[in-house]
Amino acid sequence: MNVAPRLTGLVGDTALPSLLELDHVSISYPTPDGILTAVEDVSFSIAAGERLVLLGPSGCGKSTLLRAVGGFLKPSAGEIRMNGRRIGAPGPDRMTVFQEFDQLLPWRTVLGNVRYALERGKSMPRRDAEAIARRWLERVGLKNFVDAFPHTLSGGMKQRVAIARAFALEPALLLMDEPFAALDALTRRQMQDELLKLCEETGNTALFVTHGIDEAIRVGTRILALTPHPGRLAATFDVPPDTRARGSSGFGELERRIQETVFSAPEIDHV
Ligand SMILES: Nc1ncnc2c1ncn2[C@@H]1O[C@H](COP(=O)(O)OP(=O)(O)OP(=O)(O)O)[C@@H](O)[C@H]1O
Repeated sequence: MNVAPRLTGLVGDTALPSLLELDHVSISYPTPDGILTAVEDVSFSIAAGERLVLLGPSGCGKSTLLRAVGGFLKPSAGEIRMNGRRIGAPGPDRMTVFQEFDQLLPWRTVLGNVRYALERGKSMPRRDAEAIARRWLERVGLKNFVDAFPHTLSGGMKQRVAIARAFALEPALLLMDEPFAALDALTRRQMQDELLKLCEETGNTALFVTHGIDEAIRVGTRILALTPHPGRLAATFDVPPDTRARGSSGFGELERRIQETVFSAPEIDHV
């Protein structure tokens, strides 16, 4: 367990240059009762090819951090950098998959949703965008549903479209905000395995938010545990690849250490 934050991503024993760096980031919201500090003094980095998981109890600021990395929120202190440059706004180098099933455009077909993202995000001609969209939809098992509209799909299928859309844009960083939380356990497990396979095949870098320890170990190469209210870094854990290969029955020791950290983290009052 490493308690100190690191500004150089480490994969195994090899120091790699960081793709994303959070440098003493705090994020606050104005509320009718005053300023609410959601995240306080968080520093970490992600190296290319890593899948970093932010793990912590509900309300600890995981989504807030993800939104700030997405460029939708500005830190009240500290800095977020991609490839050494400060993040100021959303960009096609960061694509987010959200938990909500309504993240697709309801008036466009499955194919239209992915194609449109490529046309807009990458200024791609329609024919090229359509070819890439079809390829990704086939890859996530939706070849026979390209002409369907989102409201006719199951929750899992909608998330597959959102995942296909995100991967199709080839962002430098994939942001995943509990994308499987609203799915039944069986579908969630299947989708975790599919996501893992896609990430490993493409070498994509991902920042994944969850409050499930089992999910964190399954999808992540490294886990950052946050304290409750306001979110601060409690500890980081490397997930050895053989842990995943053993399946959830083999998560024992790591799961126990994470559980101890997450549940023994002190409750800190809002500032
Ligand atoms: N727009 C907002 N305005 C005011 N407070 C907010 C806003 N969004 C989030 N918060 C507060 O910031 C804190 C962190 O919220 P956030 O959604 O980031 O937590 P989380 O760890 O992602 O929770 P969950 O796992 O339940 O999604 C919470 O106390 C929440 O009430």
